This record gives sequence, structure tokens and C-alpha cells, in this order.
Amino acid sequence: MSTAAGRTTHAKAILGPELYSRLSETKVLLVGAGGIGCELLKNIVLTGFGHITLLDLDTIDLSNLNRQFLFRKKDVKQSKALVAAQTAAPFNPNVKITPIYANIKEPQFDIEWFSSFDIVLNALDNLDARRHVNKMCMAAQVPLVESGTAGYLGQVQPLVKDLTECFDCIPKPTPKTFPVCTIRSTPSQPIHCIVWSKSYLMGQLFGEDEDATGELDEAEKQGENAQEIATLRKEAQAFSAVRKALRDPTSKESAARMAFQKVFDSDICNLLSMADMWRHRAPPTPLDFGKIMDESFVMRRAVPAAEPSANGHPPHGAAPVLVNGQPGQHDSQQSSSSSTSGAKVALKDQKKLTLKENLELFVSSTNRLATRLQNGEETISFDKDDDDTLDFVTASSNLRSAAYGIEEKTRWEVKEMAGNIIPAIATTNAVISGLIVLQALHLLRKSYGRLRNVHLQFKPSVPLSAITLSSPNPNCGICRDTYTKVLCDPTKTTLGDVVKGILGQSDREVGVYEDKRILADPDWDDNYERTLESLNVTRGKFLTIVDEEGDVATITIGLGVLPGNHPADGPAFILPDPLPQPPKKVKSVPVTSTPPRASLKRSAPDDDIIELEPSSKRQKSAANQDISSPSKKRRLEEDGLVLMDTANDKLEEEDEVIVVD
Ligand SMILES: Nc1ncnc2c1ncn2[C@@H]1O[C@H](COP(=O)(O)OP(=O)(O)OP(=O)(O)O)[C@@H](O)[C@H]1O
Ligand SMILES: [Zn+2]
Repeated sequence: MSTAAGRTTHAKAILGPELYSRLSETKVLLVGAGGIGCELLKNIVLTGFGHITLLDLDTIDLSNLNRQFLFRKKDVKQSKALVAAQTAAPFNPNVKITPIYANIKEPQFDIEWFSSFDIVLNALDNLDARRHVNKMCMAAQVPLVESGTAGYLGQVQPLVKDLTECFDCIPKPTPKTFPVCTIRSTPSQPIHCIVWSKSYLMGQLFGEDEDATGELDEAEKQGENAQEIATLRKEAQAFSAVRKALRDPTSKESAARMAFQKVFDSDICNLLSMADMWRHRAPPTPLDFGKIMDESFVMRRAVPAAEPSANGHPPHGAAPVLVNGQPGQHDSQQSSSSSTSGAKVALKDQKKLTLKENLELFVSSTNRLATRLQNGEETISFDKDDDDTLDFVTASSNLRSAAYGIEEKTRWEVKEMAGNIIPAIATTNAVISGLIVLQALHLLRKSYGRLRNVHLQFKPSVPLSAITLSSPNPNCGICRDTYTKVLCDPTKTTLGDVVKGILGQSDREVGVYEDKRILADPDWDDNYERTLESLNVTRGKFLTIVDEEGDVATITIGLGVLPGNHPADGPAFILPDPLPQPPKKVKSVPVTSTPPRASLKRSAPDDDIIELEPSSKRQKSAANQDISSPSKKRRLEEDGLVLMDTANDKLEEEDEVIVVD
């Protein structure tokens, strides 16, 4: 079909004239222009959704090109939303695409803004953003289609306030974390060293100058070894000299050595001085910069024989005494070139580095990162697609592994483990994107009975399972709230104006919160006189009014700005009319809580770690299916991937279903 009229013929025939013409008026928000987002944008443009707002915070990376087919090499470093919109617009001239290059969590995307859409489609890759969009859609009463993929697996979930479960009705499992002491002083596996390097060392050297004692306070409360914690505290404080050197152009070359000296020599010596710690475990070996460089360094600890790696590389051999990471007596022929000989490791990333090579990589990557700081970058954190940070994490985690007698990893393996990544498949994204459109059409038709939670699963006989939707969890702290909005000038509106205004005649005793912050309770009303701005309660944020007796549902107020045409001498705030009437609460044991909502608002930072168990089912299926290509990787934790039973099936051992939730 080459003409615009011809282009619409099939869509009209399939959708029927009524829905088809309604689609051209439909305002849809698509959040994310990555793997799913590109496929989905193409689908909704071709289906004829008339007004599409496409939002993404990121720019195009070279590694996106293999599956994000709206992008070309020339587009690398351009905004994903802008380029995707430009590429897809000609697919259907009747469609208007408005690209936005921004984070969906920014305050201008407030409840008013969300309310302007008929439907929202998520094509995101992290829990935090997904939960944010879920809450905004619940607040604005806009239907949402949530989705995710992981390798061959995927899920589509339509979410409608008061009708179905929301994304937060079922708490998500916390990603696997490790005790602080394991990471900071007694690592025993490569992942411990990688987490240390990525989440701790990178932060200490190149991150914000914040004191890392909160984590240690918490560890102490959890009953971890007090003496060890005290040593770790001193260790953290001693980072300031190294941080300074890294930021000082005159000491650039020596800064890397200084960093090395501190973390691989002094800190390890300090730990060794705690004899008790090493009574039942082998002590680490402090590393010697000069000796490693002149290849005379003798390792006291043996590196255990490695399991064959996930990528099928030959295991790294064990040796009772290692000279510069090489077995037996030092042989100069064996040093830097030895790791490539014999083994079929053609790719640089898949080559195991010698101890000296790791040290050289540590120095060069530290210098590169230091130069970036000196050139004005304020902080640098780990990004698997940022070569400097990946080199740094590879080198420093391997040096730490060497000190502790742990098997080292190749750059490729470090990327996989540090990025919590599993391969993703363009075809899965395509299937899921098609299913998203089908569910979106049910929503627009209001055919609620036909909505399904659809899983794409690794089960050749039943690749798709469609599950009837569950009702909202009566104790959900997100979708069971009564939402409303207040438009105001926060510089002139007080907390009391809003809370008393919303409660109207009611004399209920309430607590008032912004996120986890308590702002007032029945015995403490000092803040009622303060302006919202002085309390940092501004556009895009929510105030929650919690009934002290727990009898009535929580009222959650989305804060917006006064309309453009609001008279200058008009009131400072506009209350909703009618005022919200929260229903009586069903009393039962809470699954999730109303504020303070620590249980619901899992901080879920992007760098929480889930360990990819080499023996896990996922890996087995990935290896068997030869999907180990590094080209498309996804963050397991960020995807909110959960190994769990599907809602209606009993999962059989061999099903290997990962439900993306
Ligand atoms: N808070 C957010 N606001 C806007 N867009 C977001 C937000 N969080 C994530 N995204 C976008 O969601 C998209 C998810 O796409 P996808 O899962 O394919 O990730 P990717 O970053 O393109 O690929 P990969 O992570 O595999 O390198 C990304 O383009 C990302 O920028
Ligand atoms: Zn819910």
C-alpha cells in the first residue's frame, strides 16, 4: 500500500470504523524509546493512534542499534525520543508524535499532565520509573499497560485503577544483596569483588563526597562485627586524600598509584592486623605495585580452579604459588601475551588479564577517569556502556580477587555481572509490543472483560499464557488511596490551607506526609503555618493525609500549578470540587502499608545487585539457546524480573518461566 488512504484500509477493517476513528483522537503517552519502545512506537503509529507523546531520558548508544531499529549509527548520542519520533513519523502522516527528551519523574509531568492522556504505555527498564508511572496513572485515573522482556520471556499487564491490581499491589522481591562485611572485607566470590568495585570503590573515588558511614551504622545495627566496622570506618575516612589527588591535575599520574596503595595495600594490611578475622578463613595478600610491575610479585594465596565460565571459556587454572598471577616460576614469555595463547579467545573482552595487565588497566582507567573529573565532570558512576568505568571495575575487581585468592573475570564477564544483565531478543520485544497494542485496544473499547495479563514463556507448546486479571489488593498503599489534586502557588499556600481545605468539615485526627517525611500529626501541627515551598512540597509531589485511627482510606493529593489564566489577585490555591470522600477502610493485616511507606517504596537504586547464579535456570536456558551475544543486554534488577509462579499455572521444574512483573 503506497498511499495514505491505502495504508489505513487494513486497520479500519480490523478495528471497525468506530474504534478506528476514535483512535485518531486518542492521546497516548509512551514512556521509553528503547527495545520495546521502538517496536511499540512503530505499532501504534501504524495502528493509527492520533496523538502520541514519546518520552525518554536517554541518548542513543551504539549498543542499542542491533534491536532499536528506528536508530542508525549517525544518530548515536542523539535523544532517543527525538530520533525515534523523526524516523517513525513518515510511517503514517495522520499521526502526530510529540517527542520529549526528559525523565518521566521530573516535576512538570504532574498529575494534571498525566490526566491529559487517554492511555499510558510503559516501555521502561527499571522498577523505580515503572512504580512512578504506576502511581501517576493511579492518581490521574489513566489506564496503563505495563510491560517487560528478558531474553525469550516477557509480560504485558494492563492496569486500571479500582478494577485491576496495580503494579504495586504485589510487593516486588528485594534484589539479592550481600552483607556489608562480605563486600568490604571478606569477599569469597568474584561477584563480591565486582560489587565492591562498582558500588563502593567507584563511589569513594569518583562519586559524590558523601560519608559512607550510614551503611556501616546499619551493618552495626544488623549485628555485623563491631571491630571490623570500626576499621572500615577509618578506611572510608582515609579516602579524602586520594579523592583530592584524583581531582588535582598536577598529581594525576601519582594519583592512580596512591589509590592502589590505599586500597590494595594499606587497607588490606589494616584488615590483616585483625587476627581474629582470619582465624577461620585464609587471609588476603597485600599487593605490591612495584613488584607487580616488574613481574616479581609472589602471591601467597592460591587461586581456586574456576568453573567453566558462563560463556564457555576455558577455566582459569589453579596454582599453589602464583607469580604475577601466573602459575609456577615466572617466565617472561608467559606474562602479557600468555593469556591469549592456546585458548580460543579472539576477542579482547574475553581474554583473562594477567596481574600486571590488570594493574596497567587500573592505572590507565583511573587516569582516564581522573582526567574526566579534572575536565569538569562532577561525579562518575558505573555504566556498563562507559568503557572507562567498565575498565576500572574490571581491573580493580580483579586486583581485589587476586589479593583474596578469588578467580578473576574477563572484561566481558565483569560487564555481564556488574550490569546485572541478561541478553534480550528483538523478537521478544516485537511480540510483546504487539500484545501491548491488543491490550490497549481492549482498554480503549472498555472491553474490560477481555483484558489479560499475558506472559510470553519458554514453553514451546504454550508460548503465550493469558491470565484473567486480579482485583486490587485491598491493602495496597498505592492504588487503594483516594487521589485528588490541588493547584497552588506553593510560595503563598500553607500546609494548613491544603490539609484543612481538603478535610473540610471533617474533624478526623490525621497525620500528614510527603513521601516518607512526616510533616504533621495530631500532636504536632507546627508546620501547618508554613508555606508548601518552605517545606519543599512543590509541583509533582504528593501530600498524603493518613487517618490516625486507620478507619478511612488515605487521601493522596497531587500538587499542580495554578492555570495560566489564573488572575494575579486570585486565591493562592484551588481545591478540588467536590472534596474527596475517602471510603471506609477494609480492616485486615496489611500487606503493604500506608505512610511511612518504607515497605512499598523500596529504594530500588539501579545499582542494587542481583547475583546471576551461574547455575541458575536462566543461564541454563540462555546457554542452551545460544543467546549469549553481548549485543543486547538488559539489567535484571531494573527489569523487575521475578522468578515466581505464574498467576494461574503451577510452574513445572522445566518451565523456566521468568515472569516480568
Ligand atoms: N525515568 C525514566 N524516564 C524516561 N525514560 C526512561 C526512564 N527510565 C528508563 N527510561 C528509558 O526506558 C528505555 C528502556 O529501554 P531498554 O530496556 O531497551 O533499555 P536500553 O537502555 O535502550 O538498553 P540496554 O539497557 O539494554 O542498554 C530506555 O531507553 C531508557 O532510557
Ligand atoms: Zn495497588
